[in-house]
Amino acid sequence: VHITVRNPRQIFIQHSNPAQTPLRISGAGARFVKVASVNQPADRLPVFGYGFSNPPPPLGSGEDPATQTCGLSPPFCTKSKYRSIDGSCNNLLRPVWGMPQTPYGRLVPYNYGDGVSAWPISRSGNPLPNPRDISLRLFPDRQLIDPIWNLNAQQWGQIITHDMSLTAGIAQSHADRITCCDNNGLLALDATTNPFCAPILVPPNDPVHSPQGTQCMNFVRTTSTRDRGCTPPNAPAEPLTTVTAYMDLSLVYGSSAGQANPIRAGAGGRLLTILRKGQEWPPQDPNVTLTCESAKSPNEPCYLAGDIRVNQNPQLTVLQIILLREHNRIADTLSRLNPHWDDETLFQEARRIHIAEIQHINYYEYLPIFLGFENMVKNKLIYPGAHGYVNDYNPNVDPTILDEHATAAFRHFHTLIRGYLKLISERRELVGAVRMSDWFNRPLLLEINDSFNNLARGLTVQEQGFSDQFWDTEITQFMFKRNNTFGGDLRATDIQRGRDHGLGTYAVTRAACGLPVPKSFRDMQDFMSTENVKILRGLYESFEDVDLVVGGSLERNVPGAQAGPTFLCILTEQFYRTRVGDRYFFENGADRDTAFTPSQLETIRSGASMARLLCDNADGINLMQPRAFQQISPGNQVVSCDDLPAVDLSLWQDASGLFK
Ligand code: HEM
Ligand SMILES: [Ca+2]
Repeated sequence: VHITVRNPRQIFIQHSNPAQTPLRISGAGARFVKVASVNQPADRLPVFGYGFSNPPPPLGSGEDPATQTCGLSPPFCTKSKYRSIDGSCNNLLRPVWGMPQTPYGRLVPYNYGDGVSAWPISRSGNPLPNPRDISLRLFPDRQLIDPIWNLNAQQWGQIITHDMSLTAGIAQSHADRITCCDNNGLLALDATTNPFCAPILVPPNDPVHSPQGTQCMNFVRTTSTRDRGCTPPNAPAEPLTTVTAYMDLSLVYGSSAGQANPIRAGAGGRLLTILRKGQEWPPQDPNVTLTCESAKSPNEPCYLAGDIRVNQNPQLTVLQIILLREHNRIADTLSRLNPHWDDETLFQEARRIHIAEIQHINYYEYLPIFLGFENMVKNKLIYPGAHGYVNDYNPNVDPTILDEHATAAFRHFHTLIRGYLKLISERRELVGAVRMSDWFNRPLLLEINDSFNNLARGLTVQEQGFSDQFWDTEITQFMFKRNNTFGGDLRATDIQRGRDHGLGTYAVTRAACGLPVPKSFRDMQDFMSTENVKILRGLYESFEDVDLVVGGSLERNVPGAQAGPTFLCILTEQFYRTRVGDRYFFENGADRDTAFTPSQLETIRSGASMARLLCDNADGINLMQPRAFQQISPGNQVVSCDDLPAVDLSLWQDASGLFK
């Protein structure tokens, strides 16, 4: 089949057998065409009846969409043992796959109100319900806690997220059209002209929701291919992600040379650190006014790392520092084993081992908690008990982060957040607690007394929130509040962001997942509680208008997993692609030049763990429970760190001259 695109728009083509019927796409808009098919690949068995394959466009000349991306020139690839910093050339045939500054992937077509960039509207043409209103009614605060998993499980999820995607936001100065609040949460002048900033009236005597009687919401719109000037007038604006899609610790190393170079020490393969009170901390961010609250007192620490979100909340920063120190720990060990290696070799070898450890922890320790062990095995996301390589790399699988994943499904786990963070001593006693909203973008906390170690232990002792519709007010009333009484609402932001990205509705996305599609509000009771359906009915004009972000988060959890069927479908699909679409995935041994040796792979499998990571990189932690995403319990007691398995780095000693 040869399709010539004359009027470039996003075209979705479903065809029965992509393997036998090659598609050729050319013409002016070819590079904006994505090809989607809902075929079930032969080697993946559906669990919930879904399974997507996006057969990539054919490779070819300059018109080949796979080698082009809006505003970026296609890189020239040389085969390397090491990943590039920006993810380019991971896929040698489609070198831009997974790179920063490229559009998110999609499972379903854009759902913009005007077809190209405006926020969606209801089927009858009215504005959709106000996101803040939806948040207040459907996602209130009930402190229900998880009986098994600890806050570290929640917090590690944010680390994984920051490795995978980052929505580019338009500078505040360009966002006036959609800014409706001043810094005190009061309605600003332009609010009346913008239906999306409509105030929400809450009972005047309801001090929690609003002391002023009204609430409004600031919202910064996402940057898209349109803002870059490369989307034709009648093609949908594609939101951009700005970090590498691959699970490659871009949050530690950066997603571009410009980010990576300033954080390298330039010797010993190390990343830059600053020594204070005998401990290593990240370097200071020269742009402190942009990234930290400490802008007002510039002498406070404000860290620079591979990801600009590093300072966002204390526990995120704790884990970023753990990861920074782990890199240097590996580099130091390698340098002792191989004194003849130069800075670059030490850096790249340490980075490669570090990424492998984290991929192992993510897939074998973290993801089964949320995606379900059985689900992951059946869908070939993990191979428990495997010895030797798992050669499942597939160059036709696109690792690009799906918008449905980043803007809806994975954000569901904001529900796990706890507003007060416990400080825990080495004897596992409570020695204090901090309120999250006092410490957004203010990493100073970590360097006060023994807070770093106390917070790190707190992660492993405190329970995470239950995966449900209840959200902590620290993030729905007080997010980034600075010196103000009230702050932002993360749930309302998630909902508004879904519309900003033109996500397909809840019902349409269910259909794409091959799940039963509701034909009425009443039908939705099959997947969520009657009370929730009743509230949805009061908010939305039609069941067909319900946002994916909202409907997905209200579904009952699939047994063994911590999300409902729609989000589980999206998460499973994403993490399948993230694994199978990564030529450097740590278990892949198909290519001798990039593979670990069999014994190196075995030591990563047996030695890399969340517990070990904390033990090795927090100097105050000498005791840890073996399963560090799980609360301490009779079957998971703290033990001496020395008794926990470790990665044997001596297997990287260069006795054979293999390493150059
Ligand atoms: C500890 C607290 C956390 C805070 C304060 C927080 C806050 C935020 C904020 C402010 C955004 C950007 C919202 C926007 O403007 O669109 C965001 C995005 C996001 N968050 Fe969180 N978050 C936290 C934890 C988590 C966790 C635990 C997960 C998942 C396990 C998660 C997943 C995501 C995802 C997927 C995005 C979108 C990333 C992208 O831009 O592509 N977050 N979060
Ligand atoms: Ca990445």
